[in-house]
Amino acid sequence: MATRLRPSNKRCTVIGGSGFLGRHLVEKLLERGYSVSVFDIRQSYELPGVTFYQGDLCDKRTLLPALQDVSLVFHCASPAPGSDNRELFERVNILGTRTVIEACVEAGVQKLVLTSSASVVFEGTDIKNGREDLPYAKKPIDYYTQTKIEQEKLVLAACDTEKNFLTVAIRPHGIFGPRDPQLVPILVDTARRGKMKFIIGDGTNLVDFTFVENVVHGHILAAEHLRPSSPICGKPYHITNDEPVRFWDFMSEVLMGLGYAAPRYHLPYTLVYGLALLLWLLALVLRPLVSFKPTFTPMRVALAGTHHYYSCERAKQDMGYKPVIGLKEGITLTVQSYPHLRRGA
Ligand SMILES: NC(=O)C1=CN([C@@H]2O[C@H](COP(=O)(O)OP(=O)(O)OC[C@H]3O[C@@H](n4cnc5c(N)ncnc54)[C@H](OP(=O)(O)O)[C@@H]3O)[C@@H](O)[C@H]2O)C=CC1
Ligand SMILES: CC(C)=CCC[C@@H](C)[C@H]1CC[C@H]2C3=C(CC[C@]12C)[C@@]1(C)CCC(=O)C[C@@H]1CC3
Repeated sequence: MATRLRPSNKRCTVIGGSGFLGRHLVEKLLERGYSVSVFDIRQSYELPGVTFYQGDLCDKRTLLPALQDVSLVFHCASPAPGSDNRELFERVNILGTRTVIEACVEAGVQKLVLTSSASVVFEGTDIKNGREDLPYAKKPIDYYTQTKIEQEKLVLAACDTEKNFLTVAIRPHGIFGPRDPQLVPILVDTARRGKMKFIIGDGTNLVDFTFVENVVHGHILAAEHLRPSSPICGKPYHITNDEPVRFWDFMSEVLMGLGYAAPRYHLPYTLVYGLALLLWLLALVLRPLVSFKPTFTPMRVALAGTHHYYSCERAKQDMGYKPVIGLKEGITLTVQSYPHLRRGA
């Protein structure tokens, strides 16, 4: 019988390691001397020292080989939030996360760090300095959020100090940075189509945007603090830049950094939200005949027009979290990393 290697506490697997956050996490883990495996539905890059396993996390048989002799697993895979595919979200985020937990336990993994989201408590109305004890959203704004709630509950409930299987959930908000496939590309696409002229509401709503390296830092701190006696076991933690900013100031800075004009004209929030709701209903009714994806979905309008920022006091206290890159520097690094999205490029 083959002898099983004793998992070293510096051997880890990143599920979703080909994605935006996952790849940044992999790079930092390597820098910190971890040996890293990636499990993802696609392989988007190659890096010396990283072993890739390709497969669907819902399939335990393909997942298990990626977890052998590993003591720590990061789970940051999810379908893109922009999708409207309820079945996909339920399959990957709920059933798939159950499979991840079972596979971890079966493979003898000791620590599981989940990338959750601060949006699990967001219902489309203001949140100011929200703490982790806010209740989960009763009416989540979309299937993504609905299934992220279930996913977080599953992972936290699986924490079992007696069995030495420890879990923690990191709740980032508005991740941005080099190689992000969402925020800057959506913003630039909207600007190039001439639709970034308007500010929804009075433009004073404060939001958290979190530079990707801070999110990575929060994940690694959580992994390194996860011990049977630690207060972080089975708990969620907000990880942000801890510098709430006006949503429209942030958008304007990124746009102007890339050579586009900042939005100037104000539109009333309720009017835009109402129109977005109508468009969404229309798209739903017409779906069997024509398929169109409105830019202004109710979810996006709510994100752009309300306050949603969170306290990271708990992360500071329990694991000594402090952002490593400030917002201004994060924006500069991000803008510099998108030369191909500059105006006229
Ligand atoms: N970006 C943000 O602002 C925020 C993100 N989060 C969370 O952070 C995590 C990472 O997000 P981000 O890096 O932006 O997302 P990405 O889409 O860039 O990365 C997710 C990765 O998971 C892969 N994946 C999807 N489904 C499966 C599957 N069934 N099996 C294996 N791999 C799969 C994706 O592949 P493919 O691309 O082919 O689908 C992708 O490579 C997610 O859990 C997200 O919910 C939380 C808060 C904010
Ligand atoms: C803080 C947070 C949760 C950010 C998440 C990222 C995305 C949800 C945003 C990235 C670009 C944003 C954007 C809009 C809404 C929210 C985003 C998609 C608009 C569609 C809002 C309405 C507009 O006037 C255009 C905006 C383009 C960019």
